[in-house]
Amino acid sequence: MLAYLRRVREAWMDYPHQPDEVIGGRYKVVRLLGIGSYGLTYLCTDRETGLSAAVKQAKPSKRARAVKLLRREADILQQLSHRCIPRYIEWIGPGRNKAYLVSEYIEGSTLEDLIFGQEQRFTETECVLYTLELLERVRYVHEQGFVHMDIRIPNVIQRAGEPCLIDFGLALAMGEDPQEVFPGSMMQMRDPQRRDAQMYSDLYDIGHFMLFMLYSAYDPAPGQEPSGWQEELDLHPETRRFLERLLQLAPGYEDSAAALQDLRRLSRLLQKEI
Ligand SMILES: Nc1ncnc2c1ncn2[C@@H]1O[C@H](COP(=O)(O)OP(=O)(O)OP(=O)(O)O)[C@@H](O)[C@H]1O
Repeated sequence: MLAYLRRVREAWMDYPHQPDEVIGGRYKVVRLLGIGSYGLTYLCTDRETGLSAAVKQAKPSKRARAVKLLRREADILQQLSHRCIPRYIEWIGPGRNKAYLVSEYIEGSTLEDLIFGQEQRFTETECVLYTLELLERVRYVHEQGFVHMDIRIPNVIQRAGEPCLIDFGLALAMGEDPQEVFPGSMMQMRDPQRRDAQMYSDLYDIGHFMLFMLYSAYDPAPGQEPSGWQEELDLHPETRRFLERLLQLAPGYEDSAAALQDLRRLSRLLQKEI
């Protein structure tokens, strides 16, 4: 009974802003984009500039903890400046249960939409070239001293053919202890290979990101039993080796610069063989 009442109360507290409501006297809500564990994100129109903005609200039912996590995300975004990472615009609040992070809205489709919604197929070479661009963004983040910690197909938006990296909600300063920053429940689901705020965590995630792209073109023969990616995907030996290193099935890369260098070499090799 108590659990039920708590859920009803949370749903009431977290009732989203409706279209046409104005946040912070400036951002007019167009629609709700999504509800995460600690925030609600809206597509808004900036009434001063007429441009679109992504406005993330700390979930009111999660109180100070949600505000603290959103503030961290804002602080990290503020230190990044890259045309394929949402530009920090401003912080609003906190008022009573109200805090918002305003950032650039990246117009496009997530890789998840492209693969599962629009059924786009990627060849091995396309996957390698795309990952190369993504890894360049990730290298930039690492150079600024941060680890993204959540590189997944819903967090990469394709804008004008280029991958943009969004959602820095789990990002950490390199070497920071995630257990000290995030509630245990947020960390439980993570593989041991991606729990540390070190470059190899992001590289491991990029390995999985590539597998999603590569499997988009995979058609199993009728009745074929599932086996691992190494048997199922017909890859150039150098691509396979690269993936094994990202996924820590072979000695990993020292850092993202080394992985990037190897991926550049691989992309030249594959393009030559086309
Ligand atoms: N800057 C942005 N530009 C475009 N779309 C965005 C931007 N930020 C978030 N979104 C979209 O808003 C939705 C919600 O994103 P958000 O990252 O806030 O939460 P989530 O991913 O649903 O949850 P969690 O953060 O708990 O993983 C997603 O569909 C995401 O693609």
